[in-house]
Amino acid sequence: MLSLRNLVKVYPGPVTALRGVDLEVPRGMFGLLGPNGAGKSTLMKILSGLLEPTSGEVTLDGMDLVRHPEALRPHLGYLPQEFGFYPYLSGQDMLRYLLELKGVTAPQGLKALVAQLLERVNLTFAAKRKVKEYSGGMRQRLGIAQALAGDPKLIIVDEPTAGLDPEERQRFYRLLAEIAHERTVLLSTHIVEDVAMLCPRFAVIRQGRVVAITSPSEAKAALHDTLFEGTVPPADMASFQQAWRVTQAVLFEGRNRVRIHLPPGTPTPPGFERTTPTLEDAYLLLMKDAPEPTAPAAVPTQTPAVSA
Ligand SMILES: Nc1ncnc2c1ncn2[C@@H]1O[C@H](COP(=O)(O)OP(=O)(O)OP(=O)(O)O)[C@@H](O)[C@H]1O
Repeated sequence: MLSLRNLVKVYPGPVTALRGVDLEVPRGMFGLLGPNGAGKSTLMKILSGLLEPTSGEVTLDGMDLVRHPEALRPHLGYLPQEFGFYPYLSGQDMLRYLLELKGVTAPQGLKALVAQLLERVNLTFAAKRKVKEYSGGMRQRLGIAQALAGDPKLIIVDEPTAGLDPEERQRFYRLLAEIAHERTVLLSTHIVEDVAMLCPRFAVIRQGRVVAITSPSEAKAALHDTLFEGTVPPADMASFQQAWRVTQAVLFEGRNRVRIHLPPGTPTPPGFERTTPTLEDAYLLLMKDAPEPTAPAAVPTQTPAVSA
C-alpha cells in the first residue's frame, strides 16, 4: 500500500503545486486524473524520488520514502512524461543502456534480461530496429520495459497515452492492465478515457488538492437520472450556459449537442431527453463544483534539493 499524508509542495516563486494531498493507493491500477497544472507531475516526481516535498509523508508498505528515498529505488519503476531516448540506438541497446543506468543487475546476465523484457512488452520483433523508427506506442512500451526491470512493487506512469493513436492506445492499455496484476500502478492522466478503461479506483486532483476518490461506476451512478441531452443553436449557447449546468457541448452531425445536469424534480428545457451519464460528465462536474483552493496546508520549511 502506498500512503500519502498531507503532502505539500511549494516551488520557488512561490507556486503551491500540492496543498496537502492525502491518498491511500492499494495494489492494482489506480488513476490520478486532473487537468493541466493540477499538480500530477509534481506528485509523480515526489513519489519517484526526483523531487523533495516541502512537507508531508509518503510510505510504501510502511517504508518512509521521504526520509529514505534510496530505500525506494529497488521497488520503483517510473515512466516519465518525457522519455529521453537515443534515436540511433536499437531498441535492445537502448533498453540495456537504461538498465545499466538504473543499476539493474541480472543473475542470468543483462542480455537475457533485455530479451525477456522486450518479450514482455511485445517488442521482440523490433529489438534490432533503431528507436527513431519506433512508433509512439512502441516507444512507450520500451519505456514500460525499463520500468518493469527489477520487478518493482510500484510503477508510476505519467500521461502515458498522450500522442498515441487509438489502436496504439488500446494496445498500451492492455499492457498496463496486465502489469497491474501483481503490483501497484499509479497512472497519472488528464484523459478521462484512460481512467474509464483501466482504473477500478481513481482520485481527481485539482489545483493541488484531491477533490474526489471514487470508481468509474460509482461516479457515473451518482449522476443516475440527472443527465439530459438536446440541441442548442450555437448563437444561443452563451445564454443557455448561464441558465443551465452544462457538462459537455459537442458537435454531432453538424449540430451542437449539449449535455446538462439537472437535480431530480427540475423541469427540463424543451427538446432535452434523459441520457446515460458518462465518466466525462462526472469529471467535468467535479471540476466545476470543487471549491477554489485557499492557502496551502503547510508553510514551506525547506528548499527543494531538485526542482523540476
Ligand atoms: N519547477 C517549477 N517551478 C515553479 N512552478 C512549477 C514548477 N513545476 C511545476 N510548477 C507549477 O506547479 C503547478 C503544478 O504543475 P504540474 O506540472 O505538477 O501539473 P500537472 O497536473 O502535471 O500538469 P500537466 O498535465 O500540464 O503536466 C503548476 O502551476 C505549474 O506551473
